[in-house]
Amino acid sequence: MTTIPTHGKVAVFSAGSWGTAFSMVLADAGNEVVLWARRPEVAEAINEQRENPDYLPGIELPPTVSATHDVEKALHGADVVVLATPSQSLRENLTTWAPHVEPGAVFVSLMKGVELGTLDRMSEVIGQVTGAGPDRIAVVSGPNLAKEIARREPAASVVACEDEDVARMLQRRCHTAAFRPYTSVDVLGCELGGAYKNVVALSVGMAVGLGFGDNTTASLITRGLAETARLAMKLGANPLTLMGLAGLGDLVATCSSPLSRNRTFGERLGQGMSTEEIYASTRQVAEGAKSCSSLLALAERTGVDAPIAEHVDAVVAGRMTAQQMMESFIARDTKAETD
Ligand SMILES: NC(=O)c1ccc[n+]([C@@H]2O[C@H](COP(=O)([O-])OP(=O)(O)OC[C@H]3O[C@@H](n4cnc5c(N)ncnc54)[C@H](O)[C@@H]3O)[C@@H](O)[C@H]2O)c1
Ligand SMILES: O=P(O)(O)OC[C@H](O)CO
Repeated sequence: MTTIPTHGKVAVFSAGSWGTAFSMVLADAGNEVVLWARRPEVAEAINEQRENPDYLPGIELPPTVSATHDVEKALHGADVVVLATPSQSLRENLTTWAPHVEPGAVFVSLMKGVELGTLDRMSEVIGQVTGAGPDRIAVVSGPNLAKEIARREPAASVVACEDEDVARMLQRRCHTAAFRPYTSVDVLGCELGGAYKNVVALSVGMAVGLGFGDNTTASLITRGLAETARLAMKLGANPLTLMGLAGLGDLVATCSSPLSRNRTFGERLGQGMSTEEIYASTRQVAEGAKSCSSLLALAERTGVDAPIAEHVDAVVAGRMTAQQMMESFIARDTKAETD
């Protein structure tokens, strides 16, 4: 069995919004945190100004968070390696980082996407690249908008690992006065809940961008949860995971919050901007814009109906407008709610 002490050094890759905010959680919980930044100037700014001016300006970082651009330095002595890059770049990045990871270290994925092409979840990518078994791969997922977590607003989350003892140890490593993690052994359910809510948030954002109100958004959220559960359960997830923090909880937070990059991306599509125009206007990742395609392919491969992923993918790819998407949803063949 993998053993992790209650405190220690954690390496976090990388210094975007969530990597930085989760570093604060880890530091508040008593860990020494080294945050790896892709750009040396971001590492320098974090060490000198005690804040991440690019992603979390105005938020003071705890003294036990330091930053580096040096991969070996970040990983040296770290028994927990937290991964928070955009999902589509994880495989390439981790391939170069993996040789420097301490033997037996546990990987924690904070990412909410599914890889294009392979249709692999992030835990699967980690296992393939590093050779780590399921007892060394965990995910943290829940209603955790980075800015609110960084402001230490109270929130809960799920720490999932197939090895429950490891989930419990990681739970202790990130439990703070403001952040309450629950354990789970349903890694697949948490990951699919986290990735799918981004696609649903895109559809909700489109509705908002078109000027529609709460009936429309509530309908999309509810049918989005049904669609997520249909796929996740067919692939073996526990239905209760989808009703929990990593399912319904995250869906509600992301679809309701103007802080959500996915909802905002959808809103801009609803206002008539193209995907290319939106990409050109922001540096931050909206995972659903890529994962709509991989989740749709996963649903097709699994034989599950996924109308929201299908329509969102069509709008993101420019094959349909947001208005046409809404009309098409309503015009679809009628059926029983529980089908
Ligand atoms: N921001 C949130 O509130 C939040 C909360 C929970 C989960 N997540 C998930 O965490 C993951 C990271 O999101 P984020 O919000 O930190 O994104 P972000 O856009 O704020 O930051 C992304 C980070 O990855 C780096 N990066 C970008 N392209 C890269 C590449 N090709 N190779 C290596 N590094 C690269 C950037 O420099 C940056 O440090 C996503 O999967 C997201 O869904 C985000
Ligand atoms: O800003 P988003 O849309 O990537 O959502 C952030 C988190 O996943 C919310 O839990």
